[in-house]
Amino acid sequence: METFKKLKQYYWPYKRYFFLSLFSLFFVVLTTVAYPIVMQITVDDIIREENYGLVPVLSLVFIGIMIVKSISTFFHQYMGDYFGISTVFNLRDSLYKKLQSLSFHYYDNAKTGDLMSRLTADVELFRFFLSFGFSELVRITLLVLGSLSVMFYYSVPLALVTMASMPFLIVVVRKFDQRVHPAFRKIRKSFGRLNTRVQENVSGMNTVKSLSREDFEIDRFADKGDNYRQHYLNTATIWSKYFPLMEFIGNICVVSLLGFGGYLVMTGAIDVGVIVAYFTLIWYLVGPLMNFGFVINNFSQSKAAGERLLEILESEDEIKNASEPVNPQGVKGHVTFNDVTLTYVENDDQALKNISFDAPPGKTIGLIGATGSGKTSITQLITRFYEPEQGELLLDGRPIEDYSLKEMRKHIGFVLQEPFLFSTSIKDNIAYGNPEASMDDIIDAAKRAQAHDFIMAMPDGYDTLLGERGMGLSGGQKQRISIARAILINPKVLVLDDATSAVDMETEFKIQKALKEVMKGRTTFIIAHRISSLKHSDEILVLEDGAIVERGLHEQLLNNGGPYQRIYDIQYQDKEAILGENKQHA
Ligand SMILES: Nc1ncnc2c1ncn2[C@@H]1O[C@H](COP(=O)(O)OP(=O)(O)OP(=O)(O)O)[C@@H](O)[C@H]1O
Repeated sequence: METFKKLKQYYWPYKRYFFLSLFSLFFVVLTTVAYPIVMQITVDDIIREENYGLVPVLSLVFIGIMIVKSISTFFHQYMGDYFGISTVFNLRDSLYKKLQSLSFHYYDNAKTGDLMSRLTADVELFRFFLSFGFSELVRITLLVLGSLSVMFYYSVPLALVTMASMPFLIVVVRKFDQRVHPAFRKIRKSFGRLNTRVQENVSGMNTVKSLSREDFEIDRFADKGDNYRQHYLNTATIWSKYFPLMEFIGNICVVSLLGFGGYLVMTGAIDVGVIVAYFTLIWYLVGPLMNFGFVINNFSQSKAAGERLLEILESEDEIKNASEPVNPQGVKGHVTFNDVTLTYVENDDQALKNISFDAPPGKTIGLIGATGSGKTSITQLITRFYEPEQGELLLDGRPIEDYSLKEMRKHIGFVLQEPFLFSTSIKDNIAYGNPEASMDDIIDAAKRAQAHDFIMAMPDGYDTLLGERGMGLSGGQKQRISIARAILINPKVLVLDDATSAVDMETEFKIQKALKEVMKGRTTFIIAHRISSLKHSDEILVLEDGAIVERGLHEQLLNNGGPYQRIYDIQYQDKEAILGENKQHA
């Protein structure tokens, strides 16, 4: 119940619809139970008494009851669904908002598939219980109580005898539930695995095809498909075994009714119409009992789903806005690190150790070092994607925590090695960080990013729709779109993450030209593996295991006898070797 209490703020605003639905349900049950009573009156007071003059009256009463039943069923269903759907709309919105505010730390540990299933399947399970499960529980209770009251009212002995086999039914239903729930859980798990296979296959289609693993993938999928089929068949077996058994027990009740009821009619203890009414009333008990397990299961599932949703909603936003955030408008982009240390995972090794540097506005800082040396970590601290463990990080001389998080991030642009493009038009992708930009601004940014020509060569120009993750564009083209995106937000600080590592010479030349354009007047951090990409920097920081081991200008570092010179020598020797080979071929 704790879970439902915690989620109250999402469904309580719609309580009116819930109570209206329950109110209508009361009439649904009342008219349902009235049906066998009408049958009894028809048999005993009209047919047996040959009171045929009452037929039109009773018919009208019956029609009246059915009209009330139809109207109340409509309201019961509509209001119930309205309640569930509105709650879930509210809930999904809050979950999505929460996901936007959660820190990178959260996403480091989260799994995409799991988050997706929480936002879809778990939310749906919760809705199903609110819309249907709870009122079904109430309906079952009311119907059983109502039917039992009518049965006992007609004849206590007949009610007792007819229900003598009900305990068996309860035992069978319990057994059925115990077997069918684990079987259902297995089906859902198996379906999850099947989905993961499809998702991974589609996402990794490049790898599959390039390594010619199609047959292997087909076999793997067939395996998962077969597993799913097997679980479904097992469940079908359980259903097919238990349902006839449940119906059989229901029919034993009918046999008892006919035997003992017939005897009571013969002795004159009851009228024959009572037996007719009992015929329907019995199934009003058997049906709900068979359903009861399903509803209880739905309740426990929705409780579990609610818990999974609460896990997201109650996660701490580790990186918070200052209580009185400063608007960074007018910042010049002066970045300072004072003795900064970063640890990603508690008790793990430090990813950054005592990092200090000063990047005055408009200057360029080059970051170089082996993989895992901490280059990206430095840039992720500038945007406050993570918080340092110790030390001070200043933007224009002020701690970055003082600034409004959202506004501050607008002043920092990223050009990543693998830029993420959305499956919308090229125009929208360029304007993603600045949706108010005019078409002229977009075209201007694209021209400066050397992207205008290839965009215009596309069939729909700037309106060309991109596939998922920018499918249909080459790596170099994606990068230039991302450079145009950065130009358009006009940031004061720019991070270029190995922007030219995976392109050919001609594209590199174009990208370098575009980068020069975007770097003008901005403090720039260049992360690179190749010395050629950062040798013009105003300061180069050489990183090793999270610490700065060397710093200075290219020319100074070249003759320092340190790691920078080693990197240079290796890259230079490679170049020499290639040039030498080329000469030989010539
Ligand atoms: N989100 C994270 N959670 C835990 N550890 C991390 C995380 N990101 C990076 N690390 C660790 O921090 C260290 C520095 O990583 P970082 O990505 O900054 O290196 P890098 O120099 O940018 O490497 P590369 O050149 O391969 O991009 C590595 O040991 C890495 O495993």
